[in-house]
Amino acid sequence: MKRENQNHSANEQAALAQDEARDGFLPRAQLVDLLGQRSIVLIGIMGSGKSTVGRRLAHRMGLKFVDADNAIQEAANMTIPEIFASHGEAYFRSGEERVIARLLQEGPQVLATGGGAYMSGSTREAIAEAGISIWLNADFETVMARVRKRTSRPLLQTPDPEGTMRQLMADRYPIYAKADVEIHSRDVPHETVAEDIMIGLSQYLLSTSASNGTRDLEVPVAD
Ligand SMILES: Nc1ncnc2c1ncn2[C@@H]1O[C@H](COP(=O)(O)OP(=O)(O)O)[C@@H](O)[C@H]1O
Ligand SMILES: O=C(O)C1=C[C@@H](OP(=O)(O)O)[C@@H](O)[C@H](O)C1
Ligand SMILES: [Mg+2]
Repeated sequence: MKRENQNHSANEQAALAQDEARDGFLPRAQLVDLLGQRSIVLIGIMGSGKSTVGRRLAHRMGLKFVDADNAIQEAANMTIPEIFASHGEAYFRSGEERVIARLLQEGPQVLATGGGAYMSGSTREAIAEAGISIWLNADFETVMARVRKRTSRPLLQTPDPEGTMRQLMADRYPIYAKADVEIHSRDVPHETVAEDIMIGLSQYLLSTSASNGTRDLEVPVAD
């Protein structure tokens, strides 16, 4: 018995495209087509590059870019340090959940979240429904070097920012690991990390669209 129908060749095509995507990434138009209305949602620890790499990724893909932290600041008409100082972290988190749920209705786009956003179960569900989650996985030394001098991240304004960062990483990395795609954020140009994301996204989109498209269609035919 052999399997030979229209779908079989679609399967083969998907496999071929998947091989190509292993070395590079799909043409922009095909990536955007497979993405549909979904958002590319960047998650990861402070300093992993969500905001700056996200902006470049959006530019490369011809998509709009939205930073959830900026949207929260606009909605509150306050900076993030001001929100933490006058209302506390719990207030910030509930605003963050609402703003991200709203922004997710506006895909396709690249959406950079703040480092704590993915810790919320309801935000993870909303992202899974309307987006593809990309974890920018960065190591301790890399992110510390990037965030050390900045005062814009209230969670790191502690007597021991390094210890705080280590604890946040220990708490959060097992949750970040639930993301659809994991990309190593390292000290290479932002553009290179944006390309790595396009490679990871290509592989993810091909593997998920191949399995979705073939499940019901592949029928064995007799010789
Ligand atoms: N690949 C990279 N190479 C060098 N510096 C980077 C890279 N990615 C991010 N940075 C720098 O690290 C800092 C934090 O990046 P940002 O995008 O704001 O991170 P996040 O939004 O994840 O907190 C910025 O100064 C940014 O330019
Ligand atoms: O990790 C966190 O909990 C936070 C990360 C920040 O965003 P970035 O990850 O973009 O720095 C910002 O949302 C806020 O300061 C809280
Ligand atoms: Mg950011």
